[in-house]
Amino acid sequence: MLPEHLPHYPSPAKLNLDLRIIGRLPNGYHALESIFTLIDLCDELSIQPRDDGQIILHTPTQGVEPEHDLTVRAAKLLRQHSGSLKCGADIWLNKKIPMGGGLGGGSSNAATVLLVLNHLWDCRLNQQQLIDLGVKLGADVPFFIFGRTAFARGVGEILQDFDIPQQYYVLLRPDEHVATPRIFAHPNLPRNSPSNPQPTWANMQPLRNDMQDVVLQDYPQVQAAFQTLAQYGEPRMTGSGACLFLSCATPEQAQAIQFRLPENWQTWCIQSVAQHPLFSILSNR
Ligand SMILES: C[C@@](CO)(OP(=O)(O)O)[C@H](O)COP(=O)(O)OP(=O)(O)OC[C@H]1O[C@@H](n2ccc(N)nc2=O)[C@H](O)[C@@H]1O
Ligand SMILES: Nc1ncnc2c1ncn2[C@@H]1O[C@H](COP(=O)(O)OP(=O)(O)O)[C@@H](O)[C@H]1O
Repeated sequence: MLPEHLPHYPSPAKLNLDLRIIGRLPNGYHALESIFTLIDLCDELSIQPRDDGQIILHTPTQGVEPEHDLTVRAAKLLRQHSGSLKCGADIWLNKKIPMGGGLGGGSSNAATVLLVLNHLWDCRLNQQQLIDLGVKLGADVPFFIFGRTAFARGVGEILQDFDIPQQYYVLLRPDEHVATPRIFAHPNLPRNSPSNPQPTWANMQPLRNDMQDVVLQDYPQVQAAFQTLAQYGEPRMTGSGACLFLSCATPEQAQAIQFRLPENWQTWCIQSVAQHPLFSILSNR
């Protein structure tokens, strides 16, 4: 699907290991505090610079108009800051991360495009400048540019390093699409969790997701998947859902649980990844 002669750049998914809503911002958005980690479920992109200013996505994503695709929008946004309208790109995307499941795939694709084209077009924007651009595309984009396990504040753009134990997860995709705006607008959504000024893995226990209860109430398929996973531990939802995950101490334990899950759900055994796999690829070029 991607051209074999070009590099294949990774674009990993994320989990929100914890997500709390601590209030509202002046613009009406919700102020969040969230532990984000990268996982080893990745999309892949090939990106080749062109010198005629055109940005062409050769692999349209099903259900997304090419001009709305976050890969194209990210490239166009960076082009405005490149100082040259000649900057163009051919882009190929191999999607493996389910869309709209709270795994941040589209945001990750945007971040990979920003990081790679910053390099290929020699734009020389630093990490903070890329984060400031990225948040214009979506609240999860800054985390993927930060590229390490993080504690996020604001809408997700204020990031600090955060230590977590290495963990393995069973990830399950319920057969339902949860609309993020609907959950943020839900009358029963809790919006007053206390802020944690000095978060640590120990003082965040028990981990939770403030969006989870309203999703479980309103989406029976997510509730059914949750009950099934709950036979094996304490599942949680990532982001605004619908994907659910269960922490496991070892990969063998994750595989044993995955083996027992009904086949009507798409499931994965995954692990958290300490650093964005793109960083070592770009630093070697
Ligand atoms: C919930 C999170 C957690 O990582 O992830 P996902 O479930 O999308 O992966 C994010 O905060 C998702 O942020 P983002 O991806 O920008 O959300 P969008 O779908 O663009 O937002 C849709 C709508 O939700 C509301 N919204 C969004 C983010 C926020 N912090 N407060 C809000 O009130 C706004 O009304 C916005 O117009
Ligand atoms: N390259 C892309 N990959 C995935 N989704 C995209 C992309 N470009 C635009 N989108 C849109 O962004 C929405 C959110 O996608 P995604 O980031 O995968 O999920 P989530 O926000 O739930 O974590 C999709 O439903 C889709 O309409």
